Amino acid sequence: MTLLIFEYDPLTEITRNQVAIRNKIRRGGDWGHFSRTTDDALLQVSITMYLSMVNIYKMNIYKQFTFDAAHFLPKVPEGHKCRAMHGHTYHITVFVSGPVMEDAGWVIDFSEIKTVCKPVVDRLDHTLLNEIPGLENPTAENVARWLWRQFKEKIPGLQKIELKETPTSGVTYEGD
Ligand SMILES: Nc1nc2c(c(=O)[nH]1)N=C([C@H](O)[C@H](O)COP(=O)(O)OP(=O)(O)OP(=O)(O)O)CN2
Repeated sequence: MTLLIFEYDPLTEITRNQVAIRNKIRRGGDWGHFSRTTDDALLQVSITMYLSMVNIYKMNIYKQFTFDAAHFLPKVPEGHKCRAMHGHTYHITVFVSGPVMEDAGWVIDFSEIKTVCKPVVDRLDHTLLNEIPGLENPTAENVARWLWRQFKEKIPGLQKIELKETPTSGVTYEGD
């Protein structure tokens, strides 16, 4: 039952219905092609009640990691500052999305995320990233994709990775 519900994605559907209903109310009159609005509203109410009864609202949780590494960008033009080797303290945020399991009261144990991610992050810590297979051109984008590929199979519900190279520069990635 739960699986069916998430294939249908009722939360998205509810939002869509709410927007349609709100737009309709704003416009006033002419219900025209919103002849199904009453059905939609009833559907919305019943899905909301069902979800609150079985407590399976989706939530997004996250776990953060940091590592320090050196890198240089071999493909930038001569004279670009990032052609020279330099270092960053990288900040990674791993987002996981899913229903809150009724018994446990959580989406997934934070420590399960850590069990998967920490060894991968440790492989990068205090290295020259360019020497890691797959990271020969370690832009933030390529590091984020590399991390995604390490985590994807092992973290059900992996939703997004954020990787910050500096306090002002970073990337978010939601998979291929
Ligand atoms: N799209 C990308 N652009 C740049 C990358 C990257 O990975 N992807 N990387 C760099 C450099 O590694 C650089 O160290 C970080 O860039 P930048 O934001 O310019 O760093 P600053 O410390 O100079 O930032 P300020 O906060 O603006 O001082 C370059 N570009």
